[in-house]
Amino acid sequence: MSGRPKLVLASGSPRRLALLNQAGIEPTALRPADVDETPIKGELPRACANRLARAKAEAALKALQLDDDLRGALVLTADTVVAVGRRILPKAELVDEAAQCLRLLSGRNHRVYTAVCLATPKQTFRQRLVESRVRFRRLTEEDIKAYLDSGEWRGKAGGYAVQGIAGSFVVKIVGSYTNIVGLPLYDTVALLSGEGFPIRDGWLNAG
Ligand SMILES: Cc1cn([C@H]2C[C@H](O)[C@@H](COP(=O)(O)OP(=O)(O)OP(=O)(O)O)O2)c(=O)[nH]c1=O
Repeated sequence: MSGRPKLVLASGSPRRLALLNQAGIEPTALRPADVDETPIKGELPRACANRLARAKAEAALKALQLDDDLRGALVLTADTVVAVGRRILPKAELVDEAAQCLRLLSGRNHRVYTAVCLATPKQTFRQRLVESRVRFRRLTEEDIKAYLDSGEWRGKAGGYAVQGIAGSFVVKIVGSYTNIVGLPLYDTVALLSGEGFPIRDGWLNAG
């Protein structure tokens, strides 16, 4: 990989790695960033996503200063927030949180914001925020119970995974699908290309 800039994906999300790989991008290393992801009281969803993606990038860059092999690497982070209006839904860790999310999302529109941040060793930060709109069908109590039993909701923003069983809840998506899964690929590839990261032919003039 001589000449190609090193890239650290500062994420513990296997979905984000899989999406990067789908675009032919193999990070040099994975270094999940350890930040407090609690939204600030009254914070708007897009501000929360932007703030957390940046915080993850700053934490990852700081950690890399101690790593001789990766000190000069680009750092890529992302943060996904699911919201109904101004209300930010939690990243479900408890079954009751997931149940509350699903009942709130049932039969209505919601938005998914993913902020992507690309940081350089010179401490420059380039960021994009992408919004997707999603509409769920009405969920019966049976739907909700079955989904809670699946455990798929664990660790997911809004308590669901569109790439999994919850794909059957979706009646409409406006905007990027990969953005909902956790990484808006078009914008991520554009950010990387802007920093001179080599991109496989055809990926940049995708619509
Ligand atoms: C809405 C939605 C979210 N998600 C996932 C994407 C993210 O992994 C997670 C949102 O939480 P994030 O805090 O954005 O990401 P993370 O904690 O999983 O990983 P890291 O912070 O280390 O990068 O929810 C799905 O997998 N499918 C979906 O449909």
